[in-house]
Amino acid sequence: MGIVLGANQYGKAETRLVRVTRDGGTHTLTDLNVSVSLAGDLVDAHLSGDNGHVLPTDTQKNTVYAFARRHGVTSVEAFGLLLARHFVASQEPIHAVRVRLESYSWTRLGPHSFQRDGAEVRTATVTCDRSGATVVSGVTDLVLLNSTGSEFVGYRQDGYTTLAPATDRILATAVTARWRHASADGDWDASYAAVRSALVSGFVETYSRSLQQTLYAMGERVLTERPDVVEVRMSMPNRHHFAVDLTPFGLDNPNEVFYAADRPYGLIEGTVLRDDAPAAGLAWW
Ligand SMILES: O=c1[nH]c(=O)c2[nH]c(=O)[nH]c2[nH]1
Repeated sequence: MGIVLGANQYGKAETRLVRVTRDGGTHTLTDLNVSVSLAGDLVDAHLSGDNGHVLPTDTQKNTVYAFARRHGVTSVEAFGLLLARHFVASQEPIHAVRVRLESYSWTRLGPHSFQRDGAEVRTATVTCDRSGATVVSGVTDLVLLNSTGSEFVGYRQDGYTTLAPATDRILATAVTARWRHASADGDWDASYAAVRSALVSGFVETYSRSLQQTLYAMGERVLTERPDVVEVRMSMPNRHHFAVDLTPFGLDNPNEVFYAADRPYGLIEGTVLRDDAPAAGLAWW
């Protein structure tokens, strides 16, 4: 009985690319997940460990970012063709390439503010005992992004700090917010729409020195605009977007090509409430 190598391919999966195109003050956003697979003369790699025909998956990832800068991203189809043809044309041992692309769509909220489509969920928790009922409304996975208007500088440093100050960064988060109503009577749909809109405009309209400051501004805006709400609790992951260093490929990167990291992430949580808010009772149970 002989043993042979069957079909195989390899590549870098799920390269998370965010491309910001700056047309004056108005930005456009492309948000992609790109997976490259190469197949070809790779028997030696598997049987003897000879990597002579193996273009590193790390290189494939770099190519995705460099091509985004060099050629831009018009459509997933065009960008996929560009990449696939490049690997076939430039890598003699590679005979076939598959590029899978996912594009996440965002709705424009302003010149440089966006909301990710399709993720958000409206929530409610109602409690009741013999003394009455409480209502907490909420939203989860309200994904928001500002492509400028955010910095993070002046932070405390110790011997383990390597973070470089950022004077112009992407600020992105998936908002989970819950807000406690003053009473169990209300026009719930109108209230939800107004609170959601206050959270969004708080995010969009705040020049951000930190996500903490933005969180407070969002909660403050809800309480300023909605007398029916007495307390807002928020949990906001800092969805880090790192500008990719393209200098090894002879390219600059004026804050246009970003690696969208999924973990770890900063998690910023806080409560904003009226100083005369009535006791919460069972509300947060
Ligand atoms: O808005 C931020 N708040 C932080 O506390 C923090 N920490 C960090 O590394 N980046 C950021 N950004």
